[in-house]
Amino acid sequence: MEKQADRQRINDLIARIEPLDVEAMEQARQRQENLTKPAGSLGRLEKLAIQIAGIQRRALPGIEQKVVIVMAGDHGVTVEGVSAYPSEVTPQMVQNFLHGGAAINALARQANARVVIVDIGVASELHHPDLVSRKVAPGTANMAQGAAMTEAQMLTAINVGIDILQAQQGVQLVATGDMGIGNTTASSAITADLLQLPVSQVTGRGTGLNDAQLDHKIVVIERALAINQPEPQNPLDVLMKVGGLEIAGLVGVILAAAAERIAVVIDGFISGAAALVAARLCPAACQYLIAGHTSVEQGHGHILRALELAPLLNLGLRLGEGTGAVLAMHLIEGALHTHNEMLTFAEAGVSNREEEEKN
Ligand SMILES: Cc1cc2ncn([C@H]3O[C@H](COP(=O)(O)O)[C@@H](O)[C@H]3O)c2cc1C
Ligand SMILES: O=C(O)c1cccnc1
Repeated sequence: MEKQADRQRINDLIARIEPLDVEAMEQARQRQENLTKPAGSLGRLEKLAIQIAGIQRRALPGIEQKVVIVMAGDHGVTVEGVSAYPSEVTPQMVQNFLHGGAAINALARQANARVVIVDIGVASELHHPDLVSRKVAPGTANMAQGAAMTEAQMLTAINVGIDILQAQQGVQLVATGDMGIGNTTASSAITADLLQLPVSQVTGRGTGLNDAQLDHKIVVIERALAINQPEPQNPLDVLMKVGGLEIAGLVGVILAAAAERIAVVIDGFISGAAALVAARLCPAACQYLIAGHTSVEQGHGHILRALELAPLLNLGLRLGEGTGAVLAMHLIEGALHTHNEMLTFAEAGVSNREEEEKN
């Protein structure tokens, strides 16, 4: 019964996701043409301003508050030896986030973004006043032996993501972040199945596997796909069988943000896998996405191409936590500052380009 209610809530949310507002985008485009710069000279920044105008349904969009939502969960598949680090690192890094000592804390402080840490599926008990405790299960099951999640767990985890996004009042830009040892394995499995690509093409070294360990990781993922047979046409089946609790949570965050007309800047491979699932559930949700960066993980490039998203940064990052997304927030804000604050040719008394002869 609860399962049906969870499924219904996701369906209702998806039904609310609308395409971007073309009128606001046209007004923003015209404004860009009249600002004191050669036409088109702000490149991607112009496109970002126009996209966010369409998201916010206004010619002069704004970002007052930003948040990075870091979903943390453990992965049963780590017993197969698919990560260079032990699973204990997941709760240890959650504590580190809560003490403000991780890369995401430093970058979020610089970007003036709030950090929200969610325990959606860490295997051990965690308590902290600032931790959002929404544990769906103490980690996933080992996908190399059967489904990572039950259908109920997967649906609940998506709904947790929806709850967390909807609890963020007054936010106009959301970054997605992840923490979960083993989650590049889940992300590769999702990507291989949904994009129907060989596992070897979408699998990388994660936290730093050597050649032999990478080969083993590929074999484990191939076994997980062979045992579970996730249906490529059914994104929720794929998510349930070879996904992760934090990935499901991020699917909920992305869908809920699109429904609330909030721009989402996605991070690396794990966020990308969540975006791919969300886009397969609701293609219109893609219009609300901005790709913060391109990860070293080779599967990420395949996702970005499939979603037709051009990454803002290429810094050789392979960390997750939302780091690349929060770094990209500076550029997104730059796009809105120029769009909103520059004067037009008429306002500044600057001569515009000569009109071309009409023939
Ligand atoms: C200290 C530390 C901090 C991290 N912060 C993010 N990740 C990243 O690495 C993990 C994914 O890689 P794999 O699939 O190889 O385990 C995830 O936890 C991800 O968030 C970290 C990993 C470590 C070790
Ligand atoms: O792309 C990412 O987000 C990533 C890559 C490697 C390890 N953790 C995260």
